[in-house]
Amino acid sequence: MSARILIVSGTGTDVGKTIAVAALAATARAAGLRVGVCKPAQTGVTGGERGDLATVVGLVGDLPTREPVRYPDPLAPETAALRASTPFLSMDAVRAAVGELASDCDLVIVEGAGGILVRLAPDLTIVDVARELDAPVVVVADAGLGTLNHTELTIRELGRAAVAVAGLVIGSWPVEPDLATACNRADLERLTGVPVIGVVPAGAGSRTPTDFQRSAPGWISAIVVGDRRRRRGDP
Ligand SMILES: Nc1ncnc2c1ncn2[C@@H]1O[C@H](COP(=O)(O)OP(=O)(O)OP(=O)(O)O)[C@@H](O)[C@H]1O
Ligand SMILES: C[C@H](N)[C@H](N)CCCCCC(=O)O
Ligand SMILES: [Mg+2]
Repeated sequence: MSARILIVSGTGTDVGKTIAVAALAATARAAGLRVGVCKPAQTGVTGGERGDLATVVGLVGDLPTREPVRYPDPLAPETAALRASTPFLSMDAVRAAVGELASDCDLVIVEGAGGILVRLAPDLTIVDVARELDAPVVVVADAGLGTLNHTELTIRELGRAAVAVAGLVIGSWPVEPDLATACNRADLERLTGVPVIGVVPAGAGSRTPTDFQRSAPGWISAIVVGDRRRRRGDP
């Protein structure tokens, strides 16, 4: 597998992971990279309903995707699987899905469910997936009051698990930041020692695809998606 793999997790659910995945994918595509996206376990949708991958494709345009399992209840995947009496996600299924995408892509982005310790299956978290795939984690964080604690806990646990962190992305930056939000921009980096490599503006998910794709490279550092041209120091 020669593709680069990026795991996108976060400090919890509803912090803007899916919109951050779309912004990362759009940034990578703007740099000329072929991108695939995997959502190993999608919960809260049934049959033909739109999951996170549909949101990403809606913003970024058609790209290869894989979703090994989905469960109807809007819960952690392990609990949702138990309630649906359907099989749990396995690491083999994640590896196969990512491998399929990697065969045709330069970058494969994998979105977890909720925060880093949420059970994708009884013995499987996104931390295990990152370790198994030897891939760094982008941590999406909330902008406002409370994020310092959640983000430090997340970064500490990733460090304890010896998983590399690619950077922090602030999932939804308000038009008018309050005092806590304004202070958090610098404090997140100072307290975690991890750079903020992306700041996604609030409302980004509601933009037109054209606007989203044009704007995303301004929100995300090109380095994190592996923009080879910029890595070589080209303008
Ligand atoms: N920057 C943003 N602009 C517009 N809407 C946003 C933004 N960030 C998040 N949202 C909205 O907030 C909600 C939660 O975001 P999102 O679905 O990305 O959460 P998540 O972190 O991916 O959670 P999950 O664990 O369910 O995957 C969604 O309704 C999404 O549309
Ligand atoms: C349904 C939701 N949108 C997510 N996909 C699942 C979030 C699980 C969070 C579990 C928890 O941390 O308490
Ligand atoms: Mg999501």
